[in-house]
Amino acid sequence: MVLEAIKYEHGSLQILDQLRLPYTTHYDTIYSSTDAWHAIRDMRTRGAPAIAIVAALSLAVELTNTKLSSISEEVNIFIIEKLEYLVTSRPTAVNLADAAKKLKVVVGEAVKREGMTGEGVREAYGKAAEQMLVDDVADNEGIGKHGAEWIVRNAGLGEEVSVLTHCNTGSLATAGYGTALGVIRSLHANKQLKQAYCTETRPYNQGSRLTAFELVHDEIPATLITDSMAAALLKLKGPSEKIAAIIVGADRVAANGDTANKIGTYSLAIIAKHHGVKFLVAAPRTTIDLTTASGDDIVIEERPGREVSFIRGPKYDGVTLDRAAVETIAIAAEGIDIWNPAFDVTPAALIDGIITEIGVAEKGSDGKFNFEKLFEVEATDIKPSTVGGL
Ligand SMILES: CSC[C@H]1O[C@H](OP(=O)(O)O)[C@H](O)[C@@H]1O
Repeated sequence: MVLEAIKYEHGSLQILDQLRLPYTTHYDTIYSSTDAWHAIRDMRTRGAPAIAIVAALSLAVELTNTKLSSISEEVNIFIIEKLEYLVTSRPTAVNLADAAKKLKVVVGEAVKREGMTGEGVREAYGKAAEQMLVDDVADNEGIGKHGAEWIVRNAGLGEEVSVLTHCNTGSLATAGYGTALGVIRSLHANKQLKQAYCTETRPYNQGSRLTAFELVHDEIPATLITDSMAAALLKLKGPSEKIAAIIVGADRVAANGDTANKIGTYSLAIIAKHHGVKFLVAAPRTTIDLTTASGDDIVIEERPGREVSFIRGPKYDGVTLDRAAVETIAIAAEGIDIWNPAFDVTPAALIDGIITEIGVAEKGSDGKFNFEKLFEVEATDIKPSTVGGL
């Protein structure tokens, strides 16, 4: 079975409800942008690239099932308003805002064409939204290729390495294959992976519920650790396990390389630096936001405290799981105040490379990332896997 977080056909969109994974596979049908907004906010679908794609496709479905004006400008205005609404579902990940901006340009250009009708604008939007699904998988395969090559070449640990990853950045966070988890898939496919370590990623447990699910599904050698074990893992098992890198995804990479990602990423970057292990961010260029100067300018989403103080799962009697009996239990003292930022920001100084679909961006001799060149070329133009000095 191929892991599909997003199932789309013209006029029909289904998302894999990730709050029920790994114990239950259930697809929610998305009929409108409102359905998508709530699915994204609830985190039934999550992951920066997947959020953008589900949002875009939800509007394509809504437009197909809505009686639209024949006047192109009126459809254009309808689309713009819906995209601006969808962007409010989660503020930190830039992919959604980036997709909305690009889709607005597509429909804006369509409206200007001679004799364009409302239906023509809808078709132009739908075609562009559907292309995002295809492009994302191709991007992730490029990320996997370049990331695997870079790690083996730069880690100095020979042809077989281990890596640690955080949160979920696989097929469940994208249209398929994954970003950081895509690098792990490529290492495994190349027979260059000794062991993949994944953190549980409190409080939503994207690691223990989703990444572990993907790694087991793909039969990739993997070990789950709690977030608090990461430093001990590198200290006690780093050399013997040939842990070459910590690879994470990203929700927004600022123009200077500061990176917003799942809470706990910053701690891992500090641990990597202390132990001389490479720290890599894997993200398509759509996650790099040149309009945000630095991490100080990134809005960090704060989520309800109940996501820390309660946990859900199937009932376990000590022998078997009762998947039909999902229970919620409290795991914190009543009345305690809770701080629950969904992301943190890792300074560029702690990042050794940003793995994109066209190559690995590294800091130049000035110690700074320069991403401008990343956007001057297309994937086919770059042959070497390192575009250092960008
Ligand atoms: C493919 S990178 C996905 C990125 O999104 C995750 O956040 P969330 O699960 O809250 O959507 C996490 O930060 C991942 O790195």
